[in-house]
Amino acid sequence: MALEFSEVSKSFPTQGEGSLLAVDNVSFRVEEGEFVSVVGPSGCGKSTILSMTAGLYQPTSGEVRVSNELVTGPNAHVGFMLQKDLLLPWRSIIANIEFGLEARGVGREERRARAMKELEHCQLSGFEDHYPYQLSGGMRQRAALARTLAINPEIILLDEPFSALDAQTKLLLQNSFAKTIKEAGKTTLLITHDLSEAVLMSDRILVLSERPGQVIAEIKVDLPHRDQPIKRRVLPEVGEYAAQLFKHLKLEEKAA
Ligand SMILES: Nc1ncnc2c1ncn2[C@@H]1O[C@H](COP(=O)(O)OP(=O)(O)OP(=O)(O)O)[C@@H](O)[C@H]1O
Repeated sequence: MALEFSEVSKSFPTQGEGSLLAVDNVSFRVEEGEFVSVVGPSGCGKSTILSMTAGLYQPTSGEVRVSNELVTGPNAHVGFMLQKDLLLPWRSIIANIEFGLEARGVGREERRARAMKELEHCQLSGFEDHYPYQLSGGMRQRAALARTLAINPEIILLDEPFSALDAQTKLLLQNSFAKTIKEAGKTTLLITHDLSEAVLMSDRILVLSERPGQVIAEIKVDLPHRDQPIKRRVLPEVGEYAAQLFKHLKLEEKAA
């Protein structure tokens, strides 16, 4: 099992005596190589679930396991990528990709070789000596993915990596990420507000309730082309899956 949440709850202390329950008794499993998206209303605990997977927060109760090991703190099993690419502006792209390896004490030659391989996987060959400001938003996100993959994590956590991009760049980047991740065989957890993105990229979608977040539905996306969202996009069933999500999230009622 790549990832397992068992009856996980998380509350945060609030000012004064009380506490705020963000995640309520959440259980789910993610198989090795599976791509799972988490959708749900704003503030329902999606990022908290990612942070607990990365070991940045500890559950208040319940257990999180990555590769069958209890997560007790930040660890090398997990690679985290955010909406903002967080590339270091003073480092070239290749030096940015090498950053995590450097921090882990990997030697110079191996570092460069692994970084060059990921640069290629993320379709950035020829840009190794460029600086982040010289790249487009989409390219920067690909560089950030290369940096995440370079440390060879068992699980990749993506927190809305496409949300700041225009529609066309987004589609191309979703495609590029999907292909790279499938080829690398990485288990992936994606947080997104974009319901069609969830359908286009996932094997399975977890739908969370309003805060405190509980899993209210698990939808298996039984469609081909997980590695090519651009191809999946034209399948008629995509709309049906999106409508299912819409219904679970009660979006029509909320709009009325
Ligand atoms: N470190 C923290 N301290 C206190 N409260 C927190 C902390 N982190 C998150 N929360 C609270 O927990 C709840 C869930 O937050 P979280 O960021 O996980 O939601 P989300 O579903 O990712 O939201 P969004 O979709 O808006 O990004 C929110 O009410 C938030 O204010």
